[in-house]
Amino acid sequence: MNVIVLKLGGSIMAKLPESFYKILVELKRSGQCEPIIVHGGGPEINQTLKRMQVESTFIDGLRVTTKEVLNVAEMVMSGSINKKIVTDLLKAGTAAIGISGVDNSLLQTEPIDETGKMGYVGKVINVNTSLLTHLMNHGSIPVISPIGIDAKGQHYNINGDIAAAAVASAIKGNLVLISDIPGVMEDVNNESIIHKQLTETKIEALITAGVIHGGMIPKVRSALQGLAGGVEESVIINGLSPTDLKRYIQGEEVGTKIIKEEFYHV
Ligand SMILES: Nc1ncnc2c1ncn2[C@@H]1O[C@H](COP(=O)(O)OP(=O)(O)O)[C@@H](O)[C@H]1O
Ligand SMILES: CC(=O)N[C@@H](CCC(=O)OP(=O)(O)O)C(=O)O
Repeated sequence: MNVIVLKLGGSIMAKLPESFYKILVELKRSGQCEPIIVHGGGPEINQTLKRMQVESTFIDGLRVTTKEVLNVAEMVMSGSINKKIVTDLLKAGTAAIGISGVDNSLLQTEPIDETGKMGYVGKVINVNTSLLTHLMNHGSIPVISPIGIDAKGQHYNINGDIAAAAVASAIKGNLVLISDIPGVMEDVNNESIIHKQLTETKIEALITAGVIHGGMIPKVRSALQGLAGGVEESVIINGLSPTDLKRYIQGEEVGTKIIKEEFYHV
């Protein structure tokens, strides 16, 4: 199975054209890929928190998660966003099943930070891939909300990119991070210079220089984590241009590929 784990960024969800899901379903139907979707939801969580007048802060692109913030993140992502994506996939003509990392302990989680400064932010320590394989064998696209669970039953907020990298590593699929930008840019205000390939050394230099910041930090670090975990290829592509996904699956060069140092060529 040529599994691809697609992370749909919160930034893109409301703007994704209908054709995106149609193209995805066509790629699945023709056997070109077996998709698993992991989604985010940052902007929608922000809106709900704002309505509730709850403050939230970020450290290196990760949301500091109190109990109250966790409840909102779970409600927004495992509730409305997850079911909206399932509905869009059903409308595009495929079976799809929405779950969160809590269901059947899909994403077994621990706190990401021992000091407690991040609150209920989780990192994935194990993925129950048998559930995913079962769903795919029955023709369904699994749609995963990045809320995890620990051995005591505590839930955690996991950044969607981190959850997607963990799933891709566990299932040995390719990792495709779909966002609202054409790739990693040298200047966020200028789409004309895209880094076509990035390695760990280059990524850390771009983070230090402030070129990669905010939500792009967990994205590129997750891509690296995926490679370290056995993912063959990690790529960041643009959801606003739905044919980019098809072009990528068909082997064209799109977006930013995150690769191991030994594969870097100028
Ligand atoms: N060097 C960079 N190239 C492209 N985007 C960047 C860069 N540095 C920071 N960003 C920001 O990262 C954002 C993508 O991260 P995020 O908002 O978390 O996306 P998503 O919701 O898709 O996960 C972009 O919209 C952009 O504002
Ligand atoms: C811990 C943490 O930061 N969780 C993220 C989960 C959503 C997410 O990852 O959304 P994007 O796809 O929009 O980035 C959050 O609370 O915003």
